[in-house]
Amino acid sequence: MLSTANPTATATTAPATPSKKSVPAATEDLANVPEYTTIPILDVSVALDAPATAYTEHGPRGDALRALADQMRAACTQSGFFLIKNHGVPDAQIADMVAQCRRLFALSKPEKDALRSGHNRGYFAIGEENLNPEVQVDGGDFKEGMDLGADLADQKPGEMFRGTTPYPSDAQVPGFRAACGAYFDVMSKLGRAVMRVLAVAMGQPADYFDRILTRPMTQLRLLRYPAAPPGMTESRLSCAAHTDYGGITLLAVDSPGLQVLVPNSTTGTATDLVAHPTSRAHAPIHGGTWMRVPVVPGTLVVNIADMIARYTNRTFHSTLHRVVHAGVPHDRYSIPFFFDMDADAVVRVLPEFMPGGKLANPEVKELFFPTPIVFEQHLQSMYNSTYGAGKREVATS
Ligand SMILES: O=C(O)CCC(=O)C(=O)O
Ligand SMILES: [Fe+2]
Repeated sequence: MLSTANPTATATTAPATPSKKSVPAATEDLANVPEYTTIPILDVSVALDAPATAYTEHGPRGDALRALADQMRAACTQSGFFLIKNHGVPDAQIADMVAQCRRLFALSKPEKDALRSGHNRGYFAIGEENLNPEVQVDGGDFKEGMDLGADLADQKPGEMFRGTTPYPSDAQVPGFRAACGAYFDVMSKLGRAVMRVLAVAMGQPADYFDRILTRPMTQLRLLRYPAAPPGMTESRLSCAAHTDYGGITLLAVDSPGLQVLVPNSTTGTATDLVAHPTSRAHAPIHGGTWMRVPVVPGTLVVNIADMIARYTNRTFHSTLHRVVHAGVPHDRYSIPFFFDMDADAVVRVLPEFMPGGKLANPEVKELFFPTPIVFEQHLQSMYNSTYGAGKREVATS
């Protein structure tokens, strides 16, 4: 279902709802940080079916696409987090995926354990992933999950990160595999569309990413945060502070809980940050303020990840985020879709974002990433640190 709403891209902000408190009082009150009421909301309808050539065309569509790219650049330099509306994914399809999550996680422990793969696909239990191991020292994230990858028929021998996904049978979770497959397809298409806008926001041709999206490292993740978890402190959170690793994340949530470290523009210091070294390397330069992301019906949350921060030398933020699902008597479900580049993509700072470059943040004087990185190196090092070395092998089949 494509949206027929306003064909011109417009950015609005989320409706203001008063925050309960303006300052986090104590570590046990981490849930009550201010609400991020100014999170940009981008109408992406014009981009859904636009070919790369449309971004340079004269006329209303070209103008709307370029305006959308400008809004995305503003959002990426503000916090790296924004909401998208008129994104073409039907509300009913998202609701059905949440229902699939409920049924999946309601399986018995032995049934869920049978969905483990020994690599980075399949089921993982509460506490097995720790997204901030140096800070979150009282156990791993208070969530369980299931990772699903594309079923690639052309898997190359020895290729990393692409193991087969173990699925529950249709008798166990009716329609699960078909629903996930359909969701995967629709989110992949949306991911490509958003990456085109992002390329233009980065001052590049709209098809700039095409050459590193030949076998993108897409991963669909289903998450359940149990009801009434223990009191939250930074040493034990629902999902610890982290950045995402690749290109963009398209996130559907059923309820609040997500918080982002909105960068301070010119004050504060990086020492405010509570994160492990790799995340710190992408963290806001002047520190930040934790804020709750509002749940706005009909929108998806989008955030940009570490490789985009690298291309832009941290002018675009790969922002620290976390989940605090506390004091709530019901489960929380969320469905991130990680739309990442090819494993062998080489990522280096673009000339426009070198210190002093025409799109660079003028406050940034340092070249943070002097050497290029191959995306899979980064992915492997993040998996090693967040699952504990050896606990989750890379996939080769
Ligand atoms: O559950 C959420 O809202 C966010 C999850 C997340 O950040 C992640 O899985 O990377
Ligand atoms: Fe994340």
